[in-house]
Amino acid sequence: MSNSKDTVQPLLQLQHVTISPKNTPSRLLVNDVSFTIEAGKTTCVVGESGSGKSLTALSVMGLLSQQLKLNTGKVLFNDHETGVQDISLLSEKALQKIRGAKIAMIFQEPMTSLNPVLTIGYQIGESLTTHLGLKNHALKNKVASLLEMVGISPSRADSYPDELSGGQRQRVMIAMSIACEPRLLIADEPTTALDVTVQAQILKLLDDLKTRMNMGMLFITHDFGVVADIADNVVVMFRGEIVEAGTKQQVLNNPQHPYTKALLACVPDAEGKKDLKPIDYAWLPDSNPQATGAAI
Ligand SMILES: Nc1ncnc2c1ncn2[C@@H]1O[C@H](COP(=O)(O)OP(=O)(O)OP(=O)(O)O)[C@@H](O)[C@H]1O
Repeated sequence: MSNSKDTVQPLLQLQHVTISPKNTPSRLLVNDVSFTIEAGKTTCVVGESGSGKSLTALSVMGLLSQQLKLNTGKVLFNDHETGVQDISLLSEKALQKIRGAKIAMIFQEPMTSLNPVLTIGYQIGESLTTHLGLKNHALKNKVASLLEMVGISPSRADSYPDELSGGQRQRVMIAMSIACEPRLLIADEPTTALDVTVQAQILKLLDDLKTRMNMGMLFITHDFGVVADIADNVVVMFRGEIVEAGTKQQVLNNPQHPYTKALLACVPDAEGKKDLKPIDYAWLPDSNPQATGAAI
């Protein structure tokens, strides 16, 4: 642990993170992954299905499933109060204090994360009570201001999730995630289930909040169109490894790796059409597309 100021140290540093099943440690689902996230900046982790994006994000939250293990590596989080610490070494109890309060996560499908029998106001308020001890009027006012911040009328606080549209539900999830003003927001394909117009609105909302709250954002996507919209930095993953990383400009305008070039060929054009030619895996030593289990 050190007391370095966060102006010097990045908000988050993943250093040589390796994840594998506990019963087969030699099967590296995430292999030697290192990257950093700065406060107020978005790092997009991009790659096809199964490339290890979600496992990487879950390892930051300390939420890997029981069967998996972070074998090696460090997850260095720069917290105002404690300085830089390796949060992969913390106990579950210590992690619970960080989750929601300092690092928050939003998922792809809000309906599976929201409780259908509790009002959205109650659900947004839960972490405010748990982490900040807010109650009564103070709680109600904070919930109302969070709803306003994400573009939902505070009069909807007593609505249940199934009374809202998909886009509104995702806005509720965002309100829940930013409630305690986390320093880092992890978003795992938060707009994939939404139509294009709503997707654009949600991306803009996240981007605005990131700037306003000076949050770092780890944004997982398989879509380079989304990367073009919101990334500052880009990490490209394939089969659990980083094949390319750089600023958005570097990666989008001058991709170096054949896999990045192939993914970029799948970006929709102005009319939303995609070039659906299959990815060319000729650069792989075994060059067998079946072996990747890949699907865009
Ligand atoms: N509990 C688990 N046990 C064994 N293997 C797992 C487990 N969870 C994930 N995996 C495997 O780890 C690899 C990476 O999974 P991960 O969910 O990180 O991929 P992803 O890039 O996020 O894909 P998607 O975009 O489809 O969510 C996949 O091959 C997946 O099958």
